[in-house]
Amino acid sequence: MSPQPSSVTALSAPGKVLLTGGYLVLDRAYTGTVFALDARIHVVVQQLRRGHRRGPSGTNAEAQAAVSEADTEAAKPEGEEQEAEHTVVVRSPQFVNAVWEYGVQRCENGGGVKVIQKGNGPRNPFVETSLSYALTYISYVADSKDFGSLSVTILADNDYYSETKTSKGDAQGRAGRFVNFGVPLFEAHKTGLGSSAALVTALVSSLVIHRTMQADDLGAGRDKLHNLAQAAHCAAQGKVGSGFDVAAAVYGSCLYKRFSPAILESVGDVGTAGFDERLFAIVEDVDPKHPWDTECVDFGMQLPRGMQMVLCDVECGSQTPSMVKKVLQWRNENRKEADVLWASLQNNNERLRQELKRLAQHPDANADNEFSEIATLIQRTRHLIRTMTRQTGVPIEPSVQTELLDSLTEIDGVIGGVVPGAGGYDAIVLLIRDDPSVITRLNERFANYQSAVEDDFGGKIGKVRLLGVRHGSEGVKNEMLDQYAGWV
Ligand SMILES: Nc1ncnc2c1ncn2[C@@H]1O[C@H](COP(=O)(O)OP(=O)(O)O)[C@@H](O)[C@H]1O
Ligand SMILES: C[C@@](O)(CCOP(=O)(O)OP(=O)(O)O)CC(=O)O
Repeated sequence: MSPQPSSVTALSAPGKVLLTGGYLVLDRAYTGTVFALDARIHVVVQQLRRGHRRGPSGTNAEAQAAVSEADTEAAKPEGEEQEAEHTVVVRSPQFVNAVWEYGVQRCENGGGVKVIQKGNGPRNPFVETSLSYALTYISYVADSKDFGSLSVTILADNDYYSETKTSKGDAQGRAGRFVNFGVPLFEAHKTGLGSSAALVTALVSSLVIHRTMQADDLGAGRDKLHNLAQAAHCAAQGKVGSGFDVAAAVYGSCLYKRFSPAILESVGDVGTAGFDERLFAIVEDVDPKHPWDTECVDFGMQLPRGMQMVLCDVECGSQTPSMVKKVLQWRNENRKEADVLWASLQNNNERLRQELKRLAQHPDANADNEFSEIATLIQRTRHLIRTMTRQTGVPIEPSVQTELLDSLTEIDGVIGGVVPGAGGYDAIVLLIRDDPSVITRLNERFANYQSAVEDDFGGKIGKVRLLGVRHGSEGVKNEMLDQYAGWV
């Protein structure tokens, strides 16, 4: 079945939560357990009438007009097409003024395809890099510079950003799962679900599927899309993270072992000679010196029956890169101590994962529905994380979060929880009994929750609230177009 006509391609990718393995997963000797969420970022790519526009930048209204004239692949004679400038207009219509318009430039000496932003508006490195990387790969494999002009729409599920006044009620009265946040993107507070990894994955995947594959090829093409998304995400971030967020966006929930950083070190910048060949070798995994070695085990894994995962926003936010730098510096300077701690964490995290897997595979093994072994293992992981916090001097589980997690763990039906990923003052994750009464009790606790401790790092948490997001398990997937009515 082909879910949509080929002139329009729509895909979505999920956000993530790294339940265990923060910092450890940066090193291939260790692993991370990552769960995909049901909060997804959607990308809709529409082919514009070929040769529609030429010359300098147009307005959003023009872009909209162009979208409504979308497609008709054979609309212009070839001669005219040659002269036309190809443009890509990217819109994120849930946010104010979120339109990025690019000219498409083919670089000399195999430098690839570069998109150049028009106008002086704020840049969006994740969008820009994804476009350049995807178009470079597409033009290399299709041996063509004939993209036509494209209109791209990004739509994100609500839970990626904290509520705004406008998002509570959709001012424009558009129905459906997406809301209008009513603020510029840079003013929206992220909740830390991995919007950039989901965005990059959905964007490069939709472009590649749109131009070089059929929607049905998604399964077979997944590894290539993973390699391309990792390369684009790293380039846009300006650093090599472990890539667990991109892996979850592509494959869904899994036990993740990172790729060797050397794989992406030699790609260079778009525009430099030979970039297209180097990127092709990375995406297609044909560089004998640097084969891809990412491991995503048990991908698509589910939670045990009777268990659910919830996230609680604490209206704050941490600076992951500086925390990573400090933890790694401490590890380098205290290798012996760090190795002992890392090994204990890895061991306990692995036991936790195995127990989750055992219960998922043998639902009858948890007849009393208590999940007591899981509760004990979570407490042990937290104990070790607090040791890491003390030893590194980095607020991975700072005391305001300890207080919150302890208070919530007392509630009947809460199995346990952690500050996921890098930790800090981001949303926390809880494993709970899958029962609406547990949600009611949590909401009652939040209604008058007030932190009473002085934080060991001077941090604060704001109003605590339950996010609507739940475990999702599935990676990048094709989408039907009808859900975008009123937005695209
Ligand atoms: N809905 C969106 N539309 C366009 N760009 C987005 C959207 N959501 C996120 N982004 C891009 O991703 C960036 C946030 O990425 P990052 O700081 O890595 O946060 P996260 O932890 O959510 O991935 C934004 O600055 C923006 O460039
Ligand atoms: C420290 C880490 O191992 C985990 C960070 O996990 P988060 O989920 O906190 O990440 P951000 O979305 O970037 O905030 C770094 C990594 O693995 O890249």
